[in-house]
Amino acid sequence: MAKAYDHLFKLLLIGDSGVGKTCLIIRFAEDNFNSTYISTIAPTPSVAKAKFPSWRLLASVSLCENFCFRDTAGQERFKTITTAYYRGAMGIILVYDITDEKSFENIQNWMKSIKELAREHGIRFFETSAKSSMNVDEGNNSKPSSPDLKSSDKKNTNKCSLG
Ligand SMILES: Nc1nc2c(ncn2[C@@H]2O[C@H](COP(=O)(O)OP(=O)(O)OP(=O)(O)O)[C@@H](O)[C@H]2O)c(=O)[nH]1
Repeated sequence: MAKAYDHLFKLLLIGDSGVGKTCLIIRFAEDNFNSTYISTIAPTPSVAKAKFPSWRLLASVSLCENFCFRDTAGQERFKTITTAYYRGAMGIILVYDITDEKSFENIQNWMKSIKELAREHGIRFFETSAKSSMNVDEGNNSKPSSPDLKSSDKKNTNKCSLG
């Protein structure tokens, strides 16, 4: 059977529980937002496919016809299963979601640490909001760096990654 696409980009969302992974996917794929929190209880096996030729977060996007998302559960007890999904993820970026909420303590220090982490690992960093759509469709054509998933995984940083 003929493939329905020429290029397939596999994107994996990883991050602590409640940081906004599911909402970011839903905003991106369906342009929708729901404030009800239903924790993902296992790495979601279903794959959301969609055509987003205008999405420019990854390199070669003009050639890209399909993005394939896999949501994961952020709860610690699912960590072993989730890490099995790292294989096959293509590149990584660092995302700080829920930026419309300004009430976090020490937000400036957080930002500094996150930016340092991104610099340290040579990965791109975006501040997003699934609620307001901020930066969800933004980005540029620069090529993302290869992921260093093992070392980034050792750090317990409170953010959502799109890898
Ligand atoms: N204000 C605001 N709330 C958000 C945003 N993104 C997500 N939330 C809220 O944060 C909560 C958690 O979002 P989820 O997307 O379910 O978090 P998750 O990372 O998938 O969590 P797990 O499934 O437990 O791993 C929900 O109540 C969302 O409505 C955002 O950009 N702004």
